[in-house]
Amino acid sequence: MLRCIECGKEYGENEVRYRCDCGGLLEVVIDLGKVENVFDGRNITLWKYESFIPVERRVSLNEGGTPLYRLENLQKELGIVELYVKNEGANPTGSFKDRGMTVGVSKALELGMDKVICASTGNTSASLAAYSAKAGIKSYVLVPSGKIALGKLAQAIVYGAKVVPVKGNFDDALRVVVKASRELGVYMLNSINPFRLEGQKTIAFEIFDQLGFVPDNIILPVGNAGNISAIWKGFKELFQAGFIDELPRMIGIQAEGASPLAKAWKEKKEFKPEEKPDTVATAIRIGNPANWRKAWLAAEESKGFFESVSDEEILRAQKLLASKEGIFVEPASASSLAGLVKLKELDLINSDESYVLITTGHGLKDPNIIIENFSLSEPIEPTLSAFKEVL
Ligand SMILES: Cc1ncc(COP(=O)(O)O)c(C=O)c1O
Ligand SMILES: N[C@@H](CCOP(=O)(O)O)C(=O)O
Repeated sequence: MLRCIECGKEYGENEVRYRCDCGGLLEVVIDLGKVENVFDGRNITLWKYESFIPVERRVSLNEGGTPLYRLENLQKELGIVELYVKNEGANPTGSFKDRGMTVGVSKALELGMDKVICASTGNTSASLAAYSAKAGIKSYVLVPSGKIALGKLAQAIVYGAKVVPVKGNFDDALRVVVKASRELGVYMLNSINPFRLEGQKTIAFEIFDQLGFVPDNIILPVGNAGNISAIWKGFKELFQAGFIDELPRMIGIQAEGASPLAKAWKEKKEFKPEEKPDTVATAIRIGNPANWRKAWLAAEESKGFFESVSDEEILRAQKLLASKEGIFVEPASASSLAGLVKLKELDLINSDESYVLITTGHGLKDPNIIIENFSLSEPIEPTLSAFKEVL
């Protein structure tokens, strides 16, 4: 069953619908009497948690089962007792979106849809294109012209999506996609589709399964605000099913130039979209997060909060994670570490608690950002003596 988070109105799961008649976001209600306690720390993949996932079909590229690393070096450097990264860049197309798409595209097939669509800053399009290819259906992706990392564009193209650049930002593209899905009968797979979040909530299941306990804090980047909502839903389901007896604090990090949630939260004001979002972290260059209400509730219910970080802080954190821990993530992903560093400097966190950072996308998707800020030395003669000179 689908239920509106605002008015509680219910709809059938086999109705193609993304919002309630009242305009509220919908969520899938899981029968928690039927879920299985499979949390034994072994053989972790997304579909291990199938009893929590509301689809029968399965279009899969073996998503999930991503590594959870203890950041031994950064723990020492930052003075934090227990610090981990859940590296979602290890998914088949290099981002957490694959969790949403394995479920979303499976649902599309169940509903008999043969065309799917999304607006995207890059990762959603790459993932939708790959899963549609696997399912044998047509995908259409609308991307902000000139503002998508090259690796992601290449992915969408090679998997066979119809890629349409839009003169505008992600929010403009999403507006077109919402209308197109309604008027052209194409299934929309952005994260306002509640089935997307059913896949993404498995990040919570894996963290619990891998650690064997619930961490005190989850820190993650926030763009369209689906992932923070999904992970919080996952933890709540574990709690309501009686598998855990504690819940983490959800801390959402936005880029300063695209931070409507962090602004509203910190200034204690009404949420207001950012008209001209801008940041080096193109994946989260989003001014009007479609899931902002779910994300707000996640922060409120979990006693978490939102913070923002500058582009400089993001790029510094990207380098720090790569050079100290050997983990290369794209800029948007690095905002979780940038957020932790900032909160630590501001003395706003408890260093004795446990922290899991979610890194959402692989660094190789956006290599330009690194290359542009680095100059290679002149080539040397192919001799040992020339090499010794540059050492
Ligand atoms: C790499 C990356 N990180 C973070 C985000 C933000 O996730 P969400 O839109 O679910 O808030 C996105 C997409 O928006 C992304 O592509
Ligand atoms: N970063 C996203 C933006 C769209 O988010 P979605 O979760 O609503 O699809 C992207 O990769 O396009």
